[in-house]
Amino acid sequence: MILTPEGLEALRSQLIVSCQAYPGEPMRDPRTTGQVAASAVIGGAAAIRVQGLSDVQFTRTAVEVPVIGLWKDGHDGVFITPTLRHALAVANAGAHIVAIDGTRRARPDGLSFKQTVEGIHAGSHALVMADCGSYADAVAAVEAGADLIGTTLSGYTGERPKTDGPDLELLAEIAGAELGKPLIAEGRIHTPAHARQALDAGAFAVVVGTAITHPASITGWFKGAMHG
Ligand SMILES: CC(=O)N[C@H](C=O)[C@@H](O)[C@H](O)[C@H](O)COP(=O)(O)O
Repeated sequence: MILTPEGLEALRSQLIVSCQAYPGEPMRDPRTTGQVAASAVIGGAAAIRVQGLSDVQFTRTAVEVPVIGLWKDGHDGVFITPTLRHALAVANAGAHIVAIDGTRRARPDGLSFKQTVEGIHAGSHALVMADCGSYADAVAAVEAGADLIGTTLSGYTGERPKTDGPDLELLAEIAGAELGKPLIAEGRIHTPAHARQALDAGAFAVVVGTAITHPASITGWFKGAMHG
């Protein structure tokens, strides 16, 4: 199945679940990721977001919904699918949508964001989701040809405060500008009420990760509430 920009319409107002385990964690196993993803789909997820080439491959066989793939390399600066090489590998692993760093920062391979998007479009059938950290990122990403805009990096690049829940102010600002591409709310959406608020702020769809698929964090939230 090739996902076209028109095909994205199926994701309108829908929930997308991000299934990620971090290096060294017990659930960091592509088979586990696929199982968690399939469970999320049973619960109503309309698409899945996963990290790493093996996780993309396994998840493609585990679910029939669109898969957003990324490749995290490092954890500072530009690390979400940082180069065209990473992006094409994610597309070749089977991702319908490749999520890449969508900030205005310099990329490790020296390509501009626009060149990266063009390279992905030329070298694969994948759509490109720009993981942005600010309004200026979103405007630049749309101008450069991104197919979807995410607020993934809000609070992580220094341009926006790290809000407790989702950055609703940024969502409303981007939505209000009517940039013409689907706006995906992502980052610190921790409750069903947050997801609803993100839609109300103008998001096209909502990605939830930690609050659904990261048991260690969720356990810590409960423990924190019980013991201050
Ligand atoms: C900043 C960064 O590295 N974000 C990553 C991007 O893929 C993931 O670690 C997040 O879990 C994902 O964005 C979903 O967000 P949340 O887990 O807050 O619902």
